[in-house]
Amino acid sequence: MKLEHFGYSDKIEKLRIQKNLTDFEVGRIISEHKERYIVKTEKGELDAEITGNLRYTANTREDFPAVGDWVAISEYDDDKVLIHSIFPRKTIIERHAVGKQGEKQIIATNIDFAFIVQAVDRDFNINRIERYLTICNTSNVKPIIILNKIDLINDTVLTDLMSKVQERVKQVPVIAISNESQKGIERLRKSIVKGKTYCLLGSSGVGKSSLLNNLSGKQLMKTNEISSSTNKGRHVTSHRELIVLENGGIIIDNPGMREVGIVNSTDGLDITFEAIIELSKDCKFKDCTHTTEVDCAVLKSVKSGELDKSSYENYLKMEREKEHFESTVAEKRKKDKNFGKMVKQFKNLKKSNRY
Ligand SMILES: Nc1nc2c(ncn2[C@@H]2O[C@H](COP(=O)(O)OP(=O)(O)OP(=O)(O)O)[C@@H](O)[C@H]2O)c(=O)[nH]1
Ligand SMILES: [Zn+2]
Repeated sequence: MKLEHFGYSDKIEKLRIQKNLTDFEVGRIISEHKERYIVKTEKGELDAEITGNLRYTANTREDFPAVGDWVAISEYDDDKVLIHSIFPRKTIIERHAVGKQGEKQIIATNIDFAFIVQAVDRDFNINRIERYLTICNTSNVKPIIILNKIDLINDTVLTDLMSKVQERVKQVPVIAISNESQKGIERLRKSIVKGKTYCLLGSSGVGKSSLLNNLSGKQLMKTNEISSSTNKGRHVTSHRELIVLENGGIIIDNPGMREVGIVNSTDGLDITFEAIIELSKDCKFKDCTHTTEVDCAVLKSVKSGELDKSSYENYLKMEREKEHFESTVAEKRKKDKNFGKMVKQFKNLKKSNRY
């Protein structure tokens, strides 16, 4: 398989030349587990580790390779390679690191499009769509909304749901599908662009795995099935988190992808809730929080029914979450800075032989 088949492009080749990486071979990270990587190259899928230098110069977790990354590699043994450097990333999807206040964790990189999957039955919730949209807008990933399980509802209900979504979410394509009846699947398949990388976002049970199996024509193992089988000590090498479809599209599906949910950027919110941002220009106070202020254009618009009330409430909720996240990040930076100072002082002491 050629590099192009799993997403390589002229732009990435230019980066390779710019960064003086032409002496190395190129691969794409397709799986990561505790700093053991699998890299897809033209020769096949190879086990990989990072060089000591890359580890030594890494300041944060973001400096380590992630699924989706293009990397400069060299072979050191049969089927084993060393990762020397990571190519600059086009897009990054990240989230709050679990159990680590204020730290981010990269879920996947270099994703072009995200399928925001929602089932039309119990899961249907436009607030949640807006949440995933904000993640896409934060990461510069283009969103496509997928309404799944349409076999469970009739056409009138579907038309109603579609218009509800489009009323609140403008300029994002919406595709209705069913993995059961196969309705809409062909249309979705045709919309997938060769050489572009996709990911699946959505709650548990909406049908992401079913869709992936459907699109790939294969029964791929579920990530949770894999972790339970490795627990039993079975050797699992067949699982890949980056899948190349027959029509040339590439899909990243890894365990972390399924836990993405926290909003952490102003830009992302501003794009998702563009209408609110536009209105806020007419608020009396520049720092209006649109909650209790007089002459607040946003509140006025909610009152008149022009602005959807649930969309407004969803915006406030995510805004609060974002603020909380930012304050924990700021706190952490302060702590790190203090720690850095301490290390420096210690090193100086050592140098002057006083330690
Ligand atoms: N009726 C109907 N059921 C579906 C459809 N697609 C998936 N399902 C069912 O919904 C359930 C959940 O589907 P999965 O594909 O496992 O959902 P998932 O999003 O991968 O879930 P997680 O792995 O927990 O993230 C399964 O029982 C599927 O058979 C559909 O189009 N119609
Ligand atoms: Zn206001």
